[in-house]
Amino acid sequence: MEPEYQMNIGFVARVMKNFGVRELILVNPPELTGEAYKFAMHAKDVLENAKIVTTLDEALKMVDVAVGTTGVSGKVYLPERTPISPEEFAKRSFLYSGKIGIFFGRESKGLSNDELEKMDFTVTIPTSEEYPIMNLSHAVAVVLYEVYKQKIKAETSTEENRHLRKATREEKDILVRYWSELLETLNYPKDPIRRKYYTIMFRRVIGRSFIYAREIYSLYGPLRLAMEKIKRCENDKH
Ligand SMILES: C[S@@+](CC[C@H](N)C(=O)[O-])C[C@H]1O[C@@H](n2cnc3c(N)ncnc32)[C@H](O)[C@@H]1O
Repeated sequence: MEPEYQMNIGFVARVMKNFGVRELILVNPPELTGEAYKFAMHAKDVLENAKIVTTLDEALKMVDVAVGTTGVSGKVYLPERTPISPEEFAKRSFLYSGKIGIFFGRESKGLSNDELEKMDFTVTIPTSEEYPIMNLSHAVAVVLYEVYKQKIKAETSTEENRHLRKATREEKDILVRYWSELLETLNYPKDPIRRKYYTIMFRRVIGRSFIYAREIYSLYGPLRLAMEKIKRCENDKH
């Protein structure tokens, strides 16, 4: 919102790209000069693609959820300045569908109470009481870092879930079938009724275990290989 310094605009673009965020909306900025591009470093594309609007209302229309940020959470009760932490916000951000716009204020006077009133809620980064107000681009970095951390967490947990998925009944049945085929190939035990009994026991053991899919797949291989080797030996004998 009405950024004043080219250096900060450049730094904001840079941290945005660092944390995988690319849509920058500048409300009534100064004309961008080479200095902003210089500080953006490898995030010049973020600046080139920035949408420029003249009023806060125009920017608000472009998002579904508007989050204000302020370093001044107010010593007296001001509803528009009652904040949540960036971490809390980052955790909640995954509950919303639609576009979330995080609004940062002017270097000189931040966002006014009237502007904060238009936001759905406000985020304040906990800082030292001695000097709570951060540099604009530093504040952007902290908020985006928190969102990025939650994003990684969400991605890793789905990745882990994929690997730690419990084996399905069908996957267990395949393992039992391989086991039974191996016993048949070995002709072990010789008595077919006992062979069947061995297979039932194997099914019970697998059924009782909370075996993961990746574990069951690692058991398929040796059983199949053993079966193939025995068959090959039998053929060589003949
Ligand atoms: C330099 S600050 C503005 C300072 C201004 N004097 C004021 O009173 O708000 C520029 C912007 O950085 C963000 N900011 C700075 N410190 C912050 C903090 N502790 N928590 C959240 N945002 C902060 C806000 O968006 C703020 O409008």
